Amino acid sequence: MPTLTKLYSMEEAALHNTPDDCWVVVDGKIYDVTKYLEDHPGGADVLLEATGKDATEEFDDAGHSKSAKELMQDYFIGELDPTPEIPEMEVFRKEQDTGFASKLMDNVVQYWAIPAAVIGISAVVAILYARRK
Ligand code: HEM
Repeated sequence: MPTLTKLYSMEEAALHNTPDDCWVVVDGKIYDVTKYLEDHPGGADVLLEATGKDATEEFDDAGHSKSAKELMQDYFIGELDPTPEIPEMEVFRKEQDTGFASKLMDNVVQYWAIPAAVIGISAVVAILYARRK
């Protein structure tokens, strides 16, 4: 039967960084070592300091035995989410020019451009017509 592995982001794993709630990340896997803190031969402090980051290097440097690696499986709770975080989209709003001059220009263009053009064209036609007579 397929097993479902829970995925967590590093940000989420990093929130568990206290003696009452301690997660460590080793080799892309997440371990809840809260109940193991006091029993850890390397000390609770070492585990607490290893929270919020990829502790693989420190773990390997400590030269953990085969039995230590087997024991780890008891504390496995999930894996690091490999999908990169999608940056939140920012909504850009074009700054509106609220200056008086530009407002005036907008109004002129909106309300006067067409009547002015009609009057201008009519005037030209009227002059041409009057000349022909
Ligand atoms: C679920 C996770 C872990 C388990 C089950 C575990 C288990 C153990 C065990 C059984 C030992 C005794 C030596 C051995 O048998 O290898 C040990 C020692 C040690 N561990 Fe861990 N460990 C874990 C995570 C870590 C992490 C994340 C670090 C470092 C960031 C670490 C650092 C150490 C150190 C420094 C020692 C002492 C080595 C020494 O004094 O020789 N351990 N650990």
